[in-house]
Formats: sequence, C-alpha cells, structure tokens
Amino acid sequence: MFPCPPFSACKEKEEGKQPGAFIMSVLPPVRKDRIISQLPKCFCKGAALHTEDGFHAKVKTACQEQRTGTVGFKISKVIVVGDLAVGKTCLINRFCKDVFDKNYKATIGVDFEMERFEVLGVPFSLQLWDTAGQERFKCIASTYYRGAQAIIIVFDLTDVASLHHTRQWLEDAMKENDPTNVLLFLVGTKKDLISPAQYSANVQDAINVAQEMKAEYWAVSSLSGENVKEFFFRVASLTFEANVLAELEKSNSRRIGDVVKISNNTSNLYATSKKKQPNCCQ
Ligand SMILES: Nc1nc2c(ncn2[C@@H]2O[C@H](COP(=O)(O)OP(=O)(O)OP(=O)(O)O)[C@@H](O)[C@H]2O)c(=O)[nH]1
Ligand SMILES: [Mg+2]
Repeated sequence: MFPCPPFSACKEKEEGKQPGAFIMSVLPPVRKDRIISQLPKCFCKGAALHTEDGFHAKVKTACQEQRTGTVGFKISKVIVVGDLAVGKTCLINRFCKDVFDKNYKATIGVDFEMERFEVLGVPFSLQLWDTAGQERFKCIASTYYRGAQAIIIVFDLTDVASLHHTRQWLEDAMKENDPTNVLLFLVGTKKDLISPAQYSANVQDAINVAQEMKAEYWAVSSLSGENVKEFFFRVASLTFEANVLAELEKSNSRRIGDVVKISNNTSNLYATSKKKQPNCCQ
C-alpha cells in the first residue's frame, strides 16, 4: 500500500477533486475483464469468509456516494505462500497472464505482479507477491511477508503432506502480520490431476484445515483455468470490502472524537481544529 499519497493528491484536494483522480487519469483504464459489479460467490459455504449474497450494504452505499476515501488509490498487498512446487507461480501466471508452463522453475526469493480492478465503480489494485517454497529461499521470501492484507496459503491437492504443511506456512506468515487485519485463503491446486471421486474423498480434510485457520477454501486448476478467475475476483472483492469498511470506521471514529472534544472544553476548540487541519501527506 502507498504509505502516503503523492503530491498530486494534495493538489487535487485543493482543487476540490477526489484524491487520486490525477493518478487514475494517467493510468490506462482498468481492463474490461477486471470489472467487478457483484460480490462473487464463495467456493464452499462450509469454509467461507462470509456467505452473504452481495457486498455489505454500507459498502454499496459508500461506493454509490463516492465516500470510499483513500481506497481508490491504495494498493493492497497479497502474499502467496506454500510448499515448493505446489503451483503458486502457475496460479498467479494463469490469472495475470493467462499462461501455463508445465515445466517447473523454482521461484528464487520473491516475485510480484500488479492487478488493477474496478470494484463497484471504484479503482482497486492488488499487488500479488509470489514467494519461494524452497527451504533455502524461505528466509529471503519471509522478509516480504509484512503488511499483507490477504494471505493465500497454497497446497497441492495430489500431495496430502503439502496440506499438512499449510499450518506452518500460516504461522510463519502471521509472525509478520496483524491477525485481526488479514484475510486468509486456503487453495488446493492441480484439480485437473485428481478424479472427482478422489477429490470428494479428500475434500473434508482440506475444509477442516480451512475452518481451523478461519480461511476461505478454494480448489483450482491452473492448467485448465478452472476457478482461477473466480478465486482472484473473490480475493479482490473481499479485500476491497474490508478496506472500505475500515475506511468508514476510521471516518466515523474521527467524527465521534471531534464531538466529544468540542463539548468537553470549548477553550480547546482552536487547538483541536488546528490539529484536524487536513493534511493528506500525514
Ligand atoms: N497439472 C497441473 N500441474 C500444475 C498445476 N499448477 C502447477 N503445476 C505444475 O507444478 C509444478 C510447480 O509449479 P510452480 O507454480 O512453479 O510451483 P511453485 O509453488 O511456484 O514452486 P516454488 O516457486 O518452488 O515455490 C510445475 O511443473 C507446474 O507445471 C495445475 O493446476 N495442474
Ligand atoms: Mg514459484
């Protein structure tokens, strides 16, 4: 996420424009196939972050009334972790570039891709961090875990050990993040390699792990593309929703604080209002 809006955002505020309008106007328009106008469905109701049919009512109203604050020019960080060769890079590449490579090339350290969306008419970007699963690169990769808004923990549906290792991956990623502020997704890959019967026999184990972690469960195939776009749309939508709700909460608590201070001591009014001078670079 940008720690601070650039100078242009301050200028836009002075000119009475929505902050970020300048940045958005110099970027190419969001791709038509990255426009989200409805909350995508979860994959499995038994292991979902929530099962509502649509976006939160407050979020829809805020978007309609253009009260989403800084969300429109934030970049949310998403990290992708899991054992070596479970298919993290292929998953990201299928979504971002619509390609699939059957040859394994280990990720060294980290790599990242940017994806721009438009959710309920508001621009929203995800920075997808692809980390290395190989033990020898783990310490480099873990230095990039910090500040994630969503964590995608990947396992291979054909390799039960990789499912068991997801708990350790989550623990490591959580050392660097605030558990109250991060959305978790547990993703089984290589769905094309198992039969429906095998899948049904094993799915409950994965759902149990997801429930234990409070993660949303998905099963995908990067080879065929099955569920890949649906999955990332769900990640973008839920991350966007959480950002808008946090933004609304922040602006509400600011308003409540102001009232209390004014009614408590009117002599402090000048000092309080001076402190509240808008300064979009702080
Ligand atoms: N059949 C099939 N093969 C897959 C799928 N996803 C990945 N693979 C294969 O699995 C191997 C490893 O995939 P990667 O995406 O490189 O794995 P990774 O998790 O990024 O591995 P590290 O970078 O070492 O952590 C490659 O040979 C891929 O072609 C899938 O959905 N179906
Ligand atoms: Mg990789």
